[in-house]
Amino acid sequence: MTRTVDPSPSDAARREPAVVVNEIFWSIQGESTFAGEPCVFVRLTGCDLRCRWCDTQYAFFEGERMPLSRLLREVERFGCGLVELTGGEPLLQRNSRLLLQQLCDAGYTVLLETSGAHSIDGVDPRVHRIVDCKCPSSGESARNLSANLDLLGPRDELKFVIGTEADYQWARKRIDAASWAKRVRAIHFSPVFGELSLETLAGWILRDRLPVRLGFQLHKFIWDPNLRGV
Ligand SMILES: C[S@@+](CC[C@H](N)C(=O)[O-])C[C@H]1O[C@@H](n2cnc3c(N)ncnc32)[C@H](O)[C@@H]1O
Ligand SMILES: Nc1nc2[nH]cc(C(=O)O)c2c(=O)[nH]1
Ligand code: SF4
Ligand SMILES: [Mg+2]
Repeated sequence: MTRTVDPSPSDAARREPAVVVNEIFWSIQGESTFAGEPCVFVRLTGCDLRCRWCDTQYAFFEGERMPLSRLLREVERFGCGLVELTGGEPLLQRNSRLLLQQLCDAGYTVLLETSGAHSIDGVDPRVHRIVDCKCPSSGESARNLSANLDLLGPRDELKFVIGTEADYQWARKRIDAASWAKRVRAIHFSPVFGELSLETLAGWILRDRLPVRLGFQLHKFIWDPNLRGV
């Protein structure tokens, strides 16, 4: 006689696709063209880059495994139509693409914030992909995947976080070289918080008549910039 064994609930839960989550919180979107809008943030654990100025180093290791079904329920509790998947580096996790797809299927406007070091290919086309092109002073510019830039489209945003004038000139060359301004929803030049002033970066952008947006981290002007979960 063949015996079948029903998996216990915990076995079933273990087999369910899951991600490792650092935090889920509800805040005002502080970056991108969606800045100012209420937004649910899902921050995944782990990153393979070490940007010198990273403000989210607490997400490198701390986190809890969460099945996607539970994560979707947690997001739903906020009753908000805008969700951002960030990290850490969300694309490092095997199930992040599935999560993005499920969030889109559930009807959310979905943003993905990614370092640009991992292919954005295969991300659900309904997602707004915000790709951060790492400038030299981050210490991680060797990790930029140039193939990603060719995949950007009209719902996507390209971002340069600028710490020095050399970074600015480097980023400027990159946007001069390609006609990205016409291809993407926005190109952001944002200062490294606390290192370069908005006024200085604004002055350079105006001086050179660059067709970019001055970006900044709105949440750090609303709340204490060292707080987590805002
Ligand atoms: C913490 S990262 C997580 C997503 C992904 N790893 C990335 O780098 O895009 C989210 C965004 O915060 C930006 N960021 C982190 N630290 C910053 C700082 N000190 N000043 C300005 N932007 C910062 C990053 O450049 C990135 O665009
Ligand atoms: N309020 C708020 N807006 C954000 N936009 C992108 C963020 C991120 O860390 O990826 C972020 C964040 O950490 N907080
Ligand atoms: S890629 Fe993003 S999370 Fe990783 S170190 Fe850089 S800013 Fe931080
Ligand atoms: Mg942040």
